Amino acid sequence: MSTFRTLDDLPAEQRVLVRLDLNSPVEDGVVQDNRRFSRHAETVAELAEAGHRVALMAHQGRPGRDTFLSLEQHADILTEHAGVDVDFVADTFGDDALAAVRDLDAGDVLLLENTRMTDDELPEKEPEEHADSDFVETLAPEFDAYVNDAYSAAHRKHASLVGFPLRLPSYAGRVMQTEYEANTAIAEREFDGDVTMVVGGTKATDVIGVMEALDEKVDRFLLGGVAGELFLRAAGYPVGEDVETDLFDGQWGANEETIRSVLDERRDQVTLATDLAFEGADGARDEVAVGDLIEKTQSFLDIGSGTVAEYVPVIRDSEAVFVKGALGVFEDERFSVGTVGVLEAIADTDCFSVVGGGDTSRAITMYGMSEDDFSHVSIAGGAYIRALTGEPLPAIELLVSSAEGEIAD
Ligand SMILES: Nc1ncnc2c1ncn2[C@@H]1O[C@H](COP(=O)(O)OP(=O)(O)O)[C@@H](O)[C@H]1O
Ligand SMILES: O=C(OP(=O)(O)O)[C@H](O)COP(=O)(O)O
Repeated sequence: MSTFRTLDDLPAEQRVLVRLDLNSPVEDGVVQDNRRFSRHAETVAELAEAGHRVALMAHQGRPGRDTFLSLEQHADILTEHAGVDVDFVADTFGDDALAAVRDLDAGDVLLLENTRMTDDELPEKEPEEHADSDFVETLAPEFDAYVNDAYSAAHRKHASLVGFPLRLPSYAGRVMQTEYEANTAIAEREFDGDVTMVVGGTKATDVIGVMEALDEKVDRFLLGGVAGELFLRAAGYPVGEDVETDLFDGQWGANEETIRSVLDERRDQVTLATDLAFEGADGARDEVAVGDLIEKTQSFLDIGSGTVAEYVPVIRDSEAVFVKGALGVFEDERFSVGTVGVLEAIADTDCFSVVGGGDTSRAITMYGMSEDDFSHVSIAGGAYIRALTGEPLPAIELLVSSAEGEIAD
């Protein structure tokens, strides 16, 4: 396995520049607390308690969107989680930022303004070009080391992620380290027993990518969600109706041929739902066996309880289970049966387990499960998919190069 340096390798009393991913949901201008804060708080607290001088970089939203905000609120939320004061300066690398950085004492923590507020950050460029930007050239000399903890942004080639490793000795933070180890386990690790992958969610291309990339590592794919219905359609069942949604026909039109061939080539490895749930006339959950469906007239919002009963023993007999995507609209309790049933089955076993994929991990908190019952709950969306499908994560490649002494030290 490729390796990078971690906080265990960081010399004492450093001036450290740390990249976090605090990109969060925003409601009416208010940043919503979420796992990214509690996870990164551990890295921040460890660095502060070790007596380093800590400056943090992070981003929020994209320019032009409602979620594109200052990081002032993030500093307060992070302070609550880290148990150390996180000061904030509304500047990325100008005079105010430099003055605040130079003012840091041992154990102090400072959050710089949203990296995406400097024009140097966002263009997807090669690390060498980013390393020559004013942003990187101005900030780097103020520090002894760079720590990248932003695993969930590691697929982006932005200045704060790929520019600094060319200028400073670089280390992985605790979030980067644990996410990397867990999410690459399926590709890197030999499991003695069966490996099961639960795939669902709304994005057909993610599911196709995962099934194509991992069919030699995974013994059984259990399908659900929108993606599961598209595979059921390929198997000849009249499902995947867009009622007030745009999830099915568009994705079917764009991916029909691939879905059919992925299913044909892996028919023995793939388990499809045998029943599905929908909203009945009285508003209550109702279920139907897919074999009883005659025409495509209604939308389904969850796998059925018969399917859950088939999936649970497969999970129980597995050595490792990976989850990508929800099996139904779990945000509505009536349609949480599939996602919660599968997650509870995983929590009840001793198998190695990783749960990830955009929203899916939210179901764990929403339905009172404990994160401790899973080996790893990922806070990454796009980066998790790339790790599963073996696509490169440029920011991690640079941490490895830095550790191998190929670049700045
Ligand atoms: N049958 C379905 N119809 C509509 N939405 C669904 C269905 N099944 C799952 N979902 C939605 O998929 C979302 C979960 O997607 P997620 O796990 O983040 O994967 P993805 O990244 O593919 O969206 C949930 O918010 C859930 O409501
Ligand atoms: O939240 C993020 O990615 P994710 O939505 O794939 O989890 C990262 O912060 C990357 O953000 P971006 O997709 O605006 O570059």
